[in-house]
Amino acid sequence: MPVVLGPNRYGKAETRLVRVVRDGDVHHIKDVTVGSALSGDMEAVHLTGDNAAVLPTDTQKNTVYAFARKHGVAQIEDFAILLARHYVDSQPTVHHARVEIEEYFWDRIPGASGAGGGRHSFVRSGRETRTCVVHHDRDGSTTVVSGLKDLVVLNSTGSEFSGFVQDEYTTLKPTGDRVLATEVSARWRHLPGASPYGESYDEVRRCLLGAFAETYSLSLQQTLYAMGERVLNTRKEVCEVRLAMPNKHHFLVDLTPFGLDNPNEVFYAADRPYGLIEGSVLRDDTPDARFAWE
Ligand SMILES: O=c1[nH]c(=O)c2[nH]c(=O)[nH]c2[nH]1
Repeated sequence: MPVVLGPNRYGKAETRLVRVVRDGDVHHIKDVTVGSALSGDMEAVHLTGDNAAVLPTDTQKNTVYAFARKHGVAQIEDFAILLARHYVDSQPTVHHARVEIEEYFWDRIPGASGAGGGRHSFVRSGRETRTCVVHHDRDGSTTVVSGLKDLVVLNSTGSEFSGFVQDEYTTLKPTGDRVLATEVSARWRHLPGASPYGESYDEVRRCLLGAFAETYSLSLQQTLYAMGERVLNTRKEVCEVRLAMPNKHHFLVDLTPFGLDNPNEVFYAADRPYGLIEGSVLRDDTPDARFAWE
């Protein structure tokens, strides 16, 4: 039976990079993880072991560090675009590059006392992780998807869930006042052309949080749509938002065995299983995504 090579790519996953910018004695840090994946004329390496077309993954790792020194790391999307274009433009055998970056936030440890207070001492932030995936193709097109993950949010009221299907297996009681909590994973696709990625990130995050807090929720699905809709109505550079939101269930504990009432105050925060609500919200004239989400 004939066998052929299917889609393939190769690269260096999870290159850890910390870049320190020294602004006098005030330092700034950028803490990122970079992954690159290249594809193109890679038949020979798979079929015969001829490595002539292969830019080693070790070189890809080195390129990340060299580019961090030469160009700095400002917005992760811009750094990913720089890398992706470099691989395609410098290597005739590379037709397509995918670069993904995660960024972890650090807060300054405040206070002027001590050696590093306020200037070069940091504490890892409890904030979400910022993400991006950039594709660059030999046909010249670049796609940028920005995102965040691990953004944990909770509304202690303003959420109900009722009117759902009741079949012979349904035991869930309708509720008119519940805790709604989730860990938001959001990714948003930029329209072609450069965006102000830093401002865009801050504003999309603000939209997501604002819509979560301000939507009176009849379901997590409704909240998800409201969050995506708020982003698209606010940010012109974004054409599609994809959200994945686990329902972090908070179950009211029955305290009657102890002679106590429980007026929506004491909850068991279950970690599994959890409902997983996923969806995308997009402009009706959104251009074709091509490989953007791959
Ligand atoms: O917001 C919700 N959506 C659901 O689809 C669902 N299903 C469920 O058991 N609880 C909830 N909550």
